[in-house]
Amino acid sequence: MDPLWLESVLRVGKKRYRVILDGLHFSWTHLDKQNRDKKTVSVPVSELIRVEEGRVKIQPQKKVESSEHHFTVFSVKRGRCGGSSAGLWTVGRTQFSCSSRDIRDQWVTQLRAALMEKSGSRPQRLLVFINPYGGKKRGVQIYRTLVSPLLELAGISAHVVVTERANQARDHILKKELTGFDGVVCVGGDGMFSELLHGVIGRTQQEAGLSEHDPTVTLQPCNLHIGIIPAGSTDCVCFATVGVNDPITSTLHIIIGDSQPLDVCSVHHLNTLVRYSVSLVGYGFYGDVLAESERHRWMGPLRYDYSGCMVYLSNRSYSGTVQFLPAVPQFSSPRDNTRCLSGCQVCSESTERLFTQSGASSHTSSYSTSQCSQDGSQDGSQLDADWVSMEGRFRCVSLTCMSSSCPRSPLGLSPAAHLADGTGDLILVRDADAMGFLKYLHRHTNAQDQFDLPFVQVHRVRAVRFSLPPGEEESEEEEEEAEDIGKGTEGGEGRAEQEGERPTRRSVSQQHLAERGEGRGMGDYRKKKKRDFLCGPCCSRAPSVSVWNCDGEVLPCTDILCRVHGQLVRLFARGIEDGAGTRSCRTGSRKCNGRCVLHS
Ligand SMILES: Nc1ncnc2c1ncn2[C@@H]1O[C@H](COP(=O)(O)OP(=O)(O)OP(=O)(O)O)[C@@H](O)[C@H]1O
Repeated sequence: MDPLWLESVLRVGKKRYRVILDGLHFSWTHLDKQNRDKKTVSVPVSELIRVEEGRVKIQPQKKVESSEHHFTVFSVKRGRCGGSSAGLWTVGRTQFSCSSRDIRDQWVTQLRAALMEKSGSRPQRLLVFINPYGGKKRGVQIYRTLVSPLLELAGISAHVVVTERANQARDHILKKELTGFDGVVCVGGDGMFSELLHGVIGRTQQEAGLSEHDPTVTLQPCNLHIGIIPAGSTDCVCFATVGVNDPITSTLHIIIGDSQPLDVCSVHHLNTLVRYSVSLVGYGFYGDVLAESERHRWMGPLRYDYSGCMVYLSNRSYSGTVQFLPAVPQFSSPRDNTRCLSGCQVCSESTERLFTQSGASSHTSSYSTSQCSQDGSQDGSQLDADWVSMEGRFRCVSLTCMSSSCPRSPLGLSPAAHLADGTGDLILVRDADAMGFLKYLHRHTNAQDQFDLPFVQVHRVRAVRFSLPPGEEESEEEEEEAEDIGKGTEGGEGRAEQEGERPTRRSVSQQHLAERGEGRGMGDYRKKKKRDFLCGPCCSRAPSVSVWNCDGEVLPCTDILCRVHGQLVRLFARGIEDGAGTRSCRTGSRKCNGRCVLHS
């Protein structure tokens, strides 16, 4: 028999339960007067949080009522599948009453032993960065009232840094001692997550002696996990990896040490790393909306709707050449109607493939001809894979490494994209009439297939290059204007940081490059820096060049090379659970897979 096996009849309140601990689950089944089984509650051992002697309460304050016959179990409790709380996790607290102290002690010892077995995969010490200005400026309050008490309950210690400037979290991770930390956590939005992402990847490559700028290098996967406590105005990465934006749910994923690998796209310009992205690298519509929204920050979150309308009305399309390296079609396709859910088979099968050969060499051959091998591994030294080239006018060119689902678009930009299969989905929306493009945009908000339109193409890819057509350059007038702006901007930016003001997304991106001493490509950016993207629907002279939106940052260059790095980082998450959305889940349902805590 399993050494952790234990079975007794105990009481919860006045009712009798058959309580069983086996190697994998702790469950209790209500017994009726004839000892027949009624309702069962089953908690995976991996989702137990704490076991205490006596009757314990933690809310509103911790209160322990010592009793020789009682013990209290804290565990993850899921919201009902299909209900309004689907996908949300809370802390379940159950007080068991035993017939003797011996039995109580036996239960406490066995449950704690079961918890100890899981402790190796759980964090003990975390480094937490709180952006006090993110979203509704409630980061500090969210941490103090919702996150910290749960970490304390789980016995996790945290070193907390409330940031005083942009990029402080990134710099801290890049430069300070991190020994003893099992993970870094941000309390903020996608911008804060991006800081942690750049810090963790940069630090790992520094330690491995690899150059992040060289697009041919196979980057070292990062061991330090990243946790996201959503507290921003955009929390897309959290939503796409957890399924909900809820600080308690995210904290519980951290506590139980969930681990979700994530593909990351590196964006390069002239052999210089510009940024990393996990969700959207978008040119045309999405770039214009971001650039426009930056000019209207004073509107708050409303600026995105306003800018979206204005950019749509301006009816723009842009010329360019898109080249891409297709992924292996046998493994998956962006139109195979699958969803990347928790425990995704495509992603787990990719793990072996991605890392089989990548360890052998940290360099690929020339990226101009080859990047990744055709079998999907990340080492591309064996084969000159073929780039596919497409030219024309595009409403938008988007590359996403995940579905990029969010509350407004529950299935996301590319519903069948995977979090960790080493590929991205390239979506090309050709020039279409205004009604057609509106139909495309609207389909993101419902279950209709946005790719089933004649002017839309989607490709599963490993790398993408974009270049402007020859001669498609900005006018001298714009360049002169840009140089003035370039001079003025640098001073302005410095001031914003010194005074602790919140810099715009653009300034953070420019600073990121500048701090790395990468002058190349900056000219481009300055040219575009303050161009008015929109002067109204009746605009007489539309710009011929758009900008790239990279996870909410305007990029400082137009010609770029993007490479997808499979499973480069790990998050404290597990992907979206099946049934967490709209589907209802009943006892014994195969969809449920025994993961629901409350079987009815
Ligand atoms: N103390 C600080 N002062 C100013 N800026 C900061 C500070 N801490 C972090 N930042 C920057 O603020 C930016 C936005 O932060 P975050 O993503 O947490 O909030 P958000 O509300 O989602 O952002 P946005 O309104 O831009 O969508 C980040 O890019 C980060 O670099």
